[in-house]
Amino acid sequence: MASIAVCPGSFDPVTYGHLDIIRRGAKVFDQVYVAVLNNSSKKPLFSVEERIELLREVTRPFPNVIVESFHGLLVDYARSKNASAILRGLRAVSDFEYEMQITSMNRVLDENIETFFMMTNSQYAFLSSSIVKEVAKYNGNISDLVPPVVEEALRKKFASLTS
Ligand SMILES: O=C(O)c1ccc2[nH]nc(Br)c2c1
Repeated sequence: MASIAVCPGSFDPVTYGHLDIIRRGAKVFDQVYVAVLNNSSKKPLFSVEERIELLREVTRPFPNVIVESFHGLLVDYARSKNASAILRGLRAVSDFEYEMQITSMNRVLDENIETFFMMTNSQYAFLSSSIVKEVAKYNGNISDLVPPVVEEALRKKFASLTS
């Protein structure tokens, strides 16, 4: 039976940290659905469509990765994909409390879906979409933090917001 995982997030935008988790997850699971959250309360910098387009571009080398958006409960989306696993990255101890809360809630909602955590590569332990946006906003060097296509999209986005 195929092992299917869902890797959820806002990916606003995708970073090398996210891509590291997705790449490694795609080696473990037969199929990985990268699920872009569409019910985030925060106002995103990129639209869902823009985030999906960037994710599809950077995950092109991984044939068993599918990028989609979802709204509502993650476990409902995972069940609809016949996924038995949720895949998350853990960057540092500071991630643990939030992830434990979400995982406990998801287990209550559907005990048949397990959450698997991967320690992020240490070079990305500090990395988040928020910090990348903050650095890009002030024209800082983000070439080691995001793929070139994402760097270009950030430059264009901030140029359009300031023009
Ligand atoms: O970019 C973020 O906000 C963010 C959050 C939580 C995260 N866990 N693992 C990774 Br990679 C990661 C990235």
